[in-house]
Amino acid sequence: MDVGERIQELADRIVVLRDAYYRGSPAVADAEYDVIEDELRTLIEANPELAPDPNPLEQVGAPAVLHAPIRHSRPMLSLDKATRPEQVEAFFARFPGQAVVVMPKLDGLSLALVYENGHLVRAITRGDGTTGDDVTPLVRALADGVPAKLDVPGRVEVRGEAVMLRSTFTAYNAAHPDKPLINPRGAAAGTLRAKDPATVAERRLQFLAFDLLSDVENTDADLERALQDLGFTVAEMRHCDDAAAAQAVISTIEQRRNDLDYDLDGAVLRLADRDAFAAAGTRSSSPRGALAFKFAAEEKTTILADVVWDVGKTGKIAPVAWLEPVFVGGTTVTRATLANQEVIRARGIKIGDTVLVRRAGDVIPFVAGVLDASKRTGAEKDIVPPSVCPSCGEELIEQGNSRELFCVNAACPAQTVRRLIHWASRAAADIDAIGGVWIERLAEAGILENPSDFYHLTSEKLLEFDRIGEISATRMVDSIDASRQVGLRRAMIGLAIPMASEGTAARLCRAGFGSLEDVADAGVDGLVAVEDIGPKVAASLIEHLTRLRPELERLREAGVSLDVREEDLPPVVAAGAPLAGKTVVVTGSISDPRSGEKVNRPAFQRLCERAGATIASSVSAGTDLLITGADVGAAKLTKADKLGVTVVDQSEIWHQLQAADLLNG
Ligand SMILES: NC(=O)c1ccc[n+]([C@@H]2O[C@H](COP(=O)([O-])OP(=O)(O)OC[C@H]3O[C@@H](n4cnc5c(N)ncnc54)[C@H](O)[C@@H]3O)[C@@H](O)[C@H]2O)c1
Ligand SMILES: [Zn+2]
Repeated sequence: MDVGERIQELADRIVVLRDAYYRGSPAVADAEYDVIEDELRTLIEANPELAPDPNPLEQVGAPAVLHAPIRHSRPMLSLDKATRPEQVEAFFARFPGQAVVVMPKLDGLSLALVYENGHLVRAITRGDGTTGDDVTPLVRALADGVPAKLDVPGRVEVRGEAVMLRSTFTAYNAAHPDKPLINPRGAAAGTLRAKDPATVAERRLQFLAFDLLSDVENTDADLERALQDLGFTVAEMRHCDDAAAAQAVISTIEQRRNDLDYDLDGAVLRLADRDAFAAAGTRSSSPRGALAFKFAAEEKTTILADVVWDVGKTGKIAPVAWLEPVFVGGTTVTRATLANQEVIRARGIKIGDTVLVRRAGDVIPFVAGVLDASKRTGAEKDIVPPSVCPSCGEELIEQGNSRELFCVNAACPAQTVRRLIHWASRAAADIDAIGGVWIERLAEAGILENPSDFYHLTSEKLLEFDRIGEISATRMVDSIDASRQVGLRRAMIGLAIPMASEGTAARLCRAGFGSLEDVADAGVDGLVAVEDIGPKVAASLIEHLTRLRPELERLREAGVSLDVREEDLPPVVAAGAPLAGKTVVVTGSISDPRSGEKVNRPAFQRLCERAGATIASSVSAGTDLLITGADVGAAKLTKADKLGVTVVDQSEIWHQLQAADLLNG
C-alpha cells in the first residue's frame, strides 16, 4: 500500500473510532487509539503534501449529536501531545524566560462554566470544540466544586475537568454490581448525558478548574491564584522555570498517580501567566501555550482466553480471567479478576472476547468490559459458573446480591492451602522462607493443615523432601521460629476471619485487648464498644474465634505468642509532649533533617502521636496544625488558610521532637 493510501485509511479509521467513542461505546482502548493517531501524525509530518482533507488531526473529536447545542465564546481545543523529554525542552525553548505551570492531565471531560454577575448561568460540554451541549441542570445537581455564586460582576468563564472520583466510582460499582460502570471517565461522560439528574444521583462528579477566560478586574495574572481566589478547586499546579524542573514535576506526578483519588493520563504544561498564554495563540485544534505529556496506559484490550474458578481462603469461589499477556499499568498482566458471576453477567463477557483490562495503581487488574461485541465470530463461549467446588467437589452455596459462590466444606483442601499461605504471609506471621509452592506440597503430604502445624516442622522432616537441602531446611525452621512472636494483631490477620480487616485488628489492640483469647471472650457487646467495629464484624469475630478455640490452644502450646505487642499499643505520650492535645494533619513528603533521608508518613505520624498529637487524615475545622513537608499541594494549603488552621513546616516539628528527646529509640 502506498503512503497516501495508508494515510487515508488511518484518517478514515480515526473518524469511525471517534464516532463510536463519543457515542459512549469505544471500540478500542485509548492507548490503541492513540497509536493510530501517532502513526497518522508521523506520516503527515514526513509527507505534508499527502495530508488528508479534512484532516481529523486538525479537528476536535466530537460527539455525533448534540442535544442542546450552545456556541462557545472561544473554541475549546484539544492539546498537543508529547511523550519524550526533548519535546518538553522544545516547548520551553519556544517561550524563553516564561514561567510554566505543570499540572495533572485529568481524565474526565472538559466543561465550560459561564457566570454572569456572579451567578452560574451555563455549563457546557466541549462538543466539537465550537459548539457544546448545555448540561447546566446536571452540573448544578451533581458536580462538587462548582460554586453557585461568585463574588465578581460581569461575565466570567471558567473551564476545567469534570471527573468521577475513584472513590465514587468504586462505591457505585460495589452498590450496583448488576450495572457496573466501566471506568471513571466513561462514567462521568455518561452521567452528563442523563436526561434527568435524579436518575444518576449517586454518580457525583468533581469539577477541577484549569482555565480562566475572562478579564475580570483585579484578578491575579497567575492562573492558579486567580482560580483559587474565585473559589474553585484546582488540581495542583507547580511553577517551573526550565525543562529539567518540569520533567522532575512530571515524574513526581506520574509516581504519585496511584495515590490520587482521580484518574489522570498525563501532565499538562502551560504558560503560567494568563496574558502570555492568550498571546501565544492557537493552532487548528490546540493552543500553542500548552503541551500534554502522556503517561503509560492503565487500560488496554486483550483476548480473554479462559476463566478459572479459584477457591479462596474463606471458601469464596471467584472467577479469574486468564488473558493473552498484555502490558498495562506498568506490568505484563496475564490474570485479572472478574469479581463474581453477577459482574460477568452485567458486563456480558464471554470467553474469546476482546476485553478491556484496567490496572490503575495497586488495585488487582480487572476486566472492565467487552469492547466491540460486534466483532464476535460466534466461537465465543459463555462463562459457566461451577455448581460444585473445583477443589473438593462439595455443592456450592450462593450469597448476597452479587451471588457470590462459597464452598463451606471446612476440610476443603484448596481452602486449607490458602489459609496456610495467608498465615505465612508478610502481613501475618511472615514466614518468608517457605513459599506458596512448598506450603502446598507440605499440605498435600499431610503434614500441614492448620497454622499450628508449622511449629512442629523440624529439619529432619523437611529433609525427607527431595528438593529441600540442609541450608533451606535450616532457613525454613529459623523463619518459623521467628514467627512465634507474631502477637495479637498479626495473628488475627493471619487467621483470616471474614469481615475483620487489618484495621479491625489494629483497633482491637489499641482498645486495650491483651490477647486473642481476650477478644474471643469479650462477646459481641464488648466488641461493638470499640470504635468502628459494627455488629456484623463483632459477630463474625466471635463466631470464628470460638470455632478456632482449639487452634488457639495448639498455637499457645507450640510457643506462639497471641498477646498484644508493644508496637501495637497506643503510643505512650511523653511528659511535656510538645503536641499534646493537638489534632494534626501531615501532608507532603517528609524527611529526617539529621540524615536527609525520606521518612514514610505513618512513621512520622507515629512520632507526632508520641509527642501527644491526634492524627487526622484531612484538614477540617477541628484541625489545630497542618504540618507540611516538601511538594505540598495547593488545595490543602488553601483549605487550611480558609479554616484558619495553623500551618507549620516539618523542620519546626522535627526541632520540637528533638528538644523533647523523642527522636532516640
Ligand atoms: N478509544 C477510542 O476509540 C478513542 C477515540 C477518540 C478519542 N479517544 C481518547 O480521547 C481522549 C481525548 O482526546 P482529546 O484530543 O479530546 O483530548 P486531549 O487528550 O487532547 O486533551 C485535551 C483535554 O484534556 C483535558 N484536560 C485535563 N486536564 C487538563 C489540564 N490540566 N489542562 C488542560 N486540559 C486538560 C481537557 O478535557 C481537554 O479537553 C484521548 O485520550 C484519546 O485517547 C479514544
Ligand atoms: Zn471446597
